[in-house]
Amino acid sequence: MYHLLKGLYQHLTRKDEFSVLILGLDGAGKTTFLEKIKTLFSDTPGLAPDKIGPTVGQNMGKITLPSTVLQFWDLGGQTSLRALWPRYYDECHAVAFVVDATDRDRLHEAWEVFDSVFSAPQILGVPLLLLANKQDHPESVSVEEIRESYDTWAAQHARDEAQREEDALDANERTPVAPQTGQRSASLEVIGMSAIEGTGVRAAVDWLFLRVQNSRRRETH
Ligand SMILES: Nc1nc2c(ncn2[C@@H]2O[C@H](COP(=O)(O)OP(=O)(O)OP(=O)(O)O)[C@@H](O)[C@H]2O)c(=O)[nH]1
Ligand SMILES: [Mg+2]
Repeated sequence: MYHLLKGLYQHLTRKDEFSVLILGLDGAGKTTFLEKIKTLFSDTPGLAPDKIGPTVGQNMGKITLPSTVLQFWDLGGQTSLRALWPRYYDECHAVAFVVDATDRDRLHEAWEVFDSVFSAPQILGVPLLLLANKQDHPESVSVEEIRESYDTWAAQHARDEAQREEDALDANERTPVAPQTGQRSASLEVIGMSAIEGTGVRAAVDWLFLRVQNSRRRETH
């Protein structure tokens, strides 16, 4: 009887666990975001922004929400460390991609890296959230401008890809190209955030929480 009740209790109180990857260029604010999540959603406050240095490797943070545990993986964004990201793709249920909205000069680099995540086969069907960070800064680009910048980049990228395909194919063998980037970018969610001040952080976690529940990868649990 005890085992039966214990089993029933465990079943009723069971929490699904989901992994969320936090990606983005170095200096985008990924670790600051993770530490703010810890402060807002757990009993142990995260590190203060002035105690955070560049990430060489990974940071992890776990938060408990109704019937769900979200496990966040914050990976180093420096060029040499990005090659490690795909090792995490198979296990993740959602991706939060952080962009430094104050750094206009690096937006194209951010889109190139974002696109490489976007088009990884393991990420297909995984909820992807774009976070326009550092909105507290007077120089920051607005959410609308970030979206526009990405859409412009993605459209150009799709045209370049189509042109490359056309150049490579013999005229008789041409098939229409359907660039994945363009298709997915139409439904891309962008949230403005200040990881330092905390604005937008709850909205980001709420979005991820809702989306992982419906994620295709849920079935693999
Ligand atoms: N103004 C402002 N600065 C921020 C914000 N978030 C992060 N920063 C600053 O941006 C710098 C980089 O932040 P990190 O969180 O270390 O960036 P990261 O993406 O983890 O960088 P890597 O670990 O190198 O990949 C730090 O000086 C932060 O204080 C924000 O919301 N607003
Ligand atoms: Mg970091």
